[in-house]
Amino acid sequence: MASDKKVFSSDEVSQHNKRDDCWLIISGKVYDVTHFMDEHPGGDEVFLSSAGKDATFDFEDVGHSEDARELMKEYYIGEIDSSTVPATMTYVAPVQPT
Ligand code: HEM
Repeated sequence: MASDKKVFSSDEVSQHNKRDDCWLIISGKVYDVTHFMDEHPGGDEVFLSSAGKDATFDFEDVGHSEDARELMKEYYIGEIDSSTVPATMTYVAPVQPT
């Protein structure tokens, strides 16, 4: 159902952070990896520690193969609404006293 794209808020994704209900965000896309947990060559722990969160950095850091990138399409469930992602990583320089 490619035309029927779902958009999830960051809050909604963060609720799916359990072994039997595990979603991840990778490059703005949401994946339900609940049923891939036991098969992931990188183990289930990495999924659980990134569950409900943005795992883009960790996913890229591992240098996943083309096969892995093909495989992840099976677990794609929708897009993340970027306006709901907290900008916690944005560094804001402190205002200097004049
Ligand atoms: C839907 C998302 C994902 C899929 C389909 C996936 C799939 C795979 C596959 C097929 C491999 C075997 C090596 C390769 O082909 O590159 C692999 C390895 C690995 N993955 Fe993932 N992965 C996903 C997400 C993640 C995330 C989010 C993390 C980290 C938080 C992670 C950590 C690892 C690690 C550490 C390995 C290396 C295992 C080793 O070589 O000992 N993966 N993954």
